[in-house]
Amino acid sequence: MNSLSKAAKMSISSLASTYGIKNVNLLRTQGFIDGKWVGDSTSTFDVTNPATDDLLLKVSNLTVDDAHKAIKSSSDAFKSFKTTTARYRADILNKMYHLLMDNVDDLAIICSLENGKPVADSAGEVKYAASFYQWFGEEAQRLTGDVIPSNIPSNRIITVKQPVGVVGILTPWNFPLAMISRKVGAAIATGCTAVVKPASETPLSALAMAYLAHEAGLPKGVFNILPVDHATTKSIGELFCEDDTIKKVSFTGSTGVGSVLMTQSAKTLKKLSFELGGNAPFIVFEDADIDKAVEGALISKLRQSGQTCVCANRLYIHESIYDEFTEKLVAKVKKCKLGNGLTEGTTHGPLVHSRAVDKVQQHVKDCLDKGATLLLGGKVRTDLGPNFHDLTVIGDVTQEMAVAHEETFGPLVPLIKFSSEEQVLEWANDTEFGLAGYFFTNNYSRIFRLGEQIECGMVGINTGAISEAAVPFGGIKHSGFGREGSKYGVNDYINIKTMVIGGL
Ligand SMILES: NC(=O)c1ccc[n+]([C@@H]2O[C@H](COP(=O)([O-])OP(=O)(O)OC[C@H]3O[C@@H](n4cnc5c(N)ncnc54)[C@H](O)[C@@H]3O)[C@@H](O)[C@H]2O)c1
Ligand SMILES: O=CCCC(=O)O
Repeated sequence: MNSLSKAAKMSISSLASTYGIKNVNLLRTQGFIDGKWVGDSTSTFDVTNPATDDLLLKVSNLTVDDAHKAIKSSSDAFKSFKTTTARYRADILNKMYHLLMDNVDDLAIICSLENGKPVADSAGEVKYAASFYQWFGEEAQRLTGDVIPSNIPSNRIITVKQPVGVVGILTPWNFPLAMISRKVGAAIATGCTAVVKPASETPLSALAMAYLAHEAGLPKGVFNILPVDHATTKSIGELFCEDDTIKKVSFTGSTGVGSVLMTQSAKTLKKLSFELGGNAPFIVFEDADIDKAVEGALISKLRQSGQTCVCANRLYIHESIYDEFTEKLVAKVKKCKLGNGLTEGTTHGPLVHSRAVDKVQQHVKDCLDKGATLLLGGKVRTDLGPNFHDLTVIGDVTQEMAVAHEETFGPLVPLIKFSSEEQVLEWANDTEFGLAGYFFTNNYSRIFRLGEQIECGMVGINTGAISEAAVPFGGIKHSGFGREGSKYGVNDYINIKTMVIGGL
């Protein structure tokens, strides 16, 4: 085990005292392999605060060689972990739930520092992350098989659910705690072991969680964390897909990277689950409760400044209520406060990096060049920091503009008028993506009609907030496959084995 240099220890204690992080053990700058903190200060990468671009900590940049060690450790651990009882795994998951809840404030500060989101949102994320450990602790005890009647009188058919083995997990920066716990919770529940590569922007939250997993008594090798820089990321992705010891890869991120990972997995015929990009339609019908729809739009479109895979991307408003909805929405957005996530009163933080700001600007420009009307915002806000963009509302957007077809992943609210259910359904489904969709109506036949016809994995009806541990989370079309959370979330981590007993 490499111990920390004096300089690294000093940077940790200075960060903790600057931001009031009480449990300094949560701040880690090394990777976690085989139950040990590994990596030294000779090869590191910078973790910065997107609100300021200030350096937070230098984190060890692990190597492909380290990844091989993590896979070996995970494979060794699997031999005994797969034989543990559901009760044992449930107890550990329950301890992880309580440890996350006991450390909400510190984890929220760490998350806001590296991700930029307002600290209240980060605290919400910590609780959301913890809820997956709680949920999967409960699911662990319900992995029951079947006894199936055979058509051969002397035979009996029995199925058992067995863990798939070592799992490779690749997670994004927008939910640095919850995306890991939604996957790792299911892995632990089923008796799998995991090697996790967190996003290079947000390794600190992941490392804090590894520390808590260790505290919860998770055996060595069950949960390994590999922090790596952007340049090394591709090789780790390749290794996860091409190494036969890894039996499953779970990825949350862009559709482009998902497609690369799928190609790389062809030779090993890897079990995959992908949660990818979206282009969620948000429809408000003439019979909707407009105030509730405005509230829903604010949550769904601007949660985490628009950087959520289930964020509404294009808002379709019935022509008869368009003016009222627009006026109320603009008034609500004006009350939001853009700023540093750690400043009191901030409701919306920066974007993750300058490329994300550029993407919002491209969509704003495309809308305005093609004749849309700027109703609020529209500008890059360098006065607030390097990665800020105004919360922006644009009216008179049409289906011909880029934002109707590409995910912005930022704080742009484009408003498109429609006149009939048939027309808006066609527009809503005119996309290769199918993660989330939303609509507001008080017509009960429409709820079922549209709920069934809209092409996406998850539909919010009269609500803009759909996420919780009980929800089967995932998409269709180019938004990926597999379901996370819910009673289905364990399915991708198990193999069903059939035993046919004859001669009875
Ligand atoms: N579904 C989601 O929750 C989610 C989250 C973040 C981003 N996204 C999508 O991604 C777009 C932009 O975000 P981004 O550029 O950070 O996404 P991205 O796909 O480039 O990155 C997401 C994660 O994948 C990793 N990654 C990147 N290239 C990889 C490779 N070759 N092999 C293995 N892992 C790799 C990154 O390190 C990161 O951890 C958004 O428009 C959105 O569609 C989706
Ligand atoms: O951005 C991806 C996941 C967001 C959520 O779980 O609500």
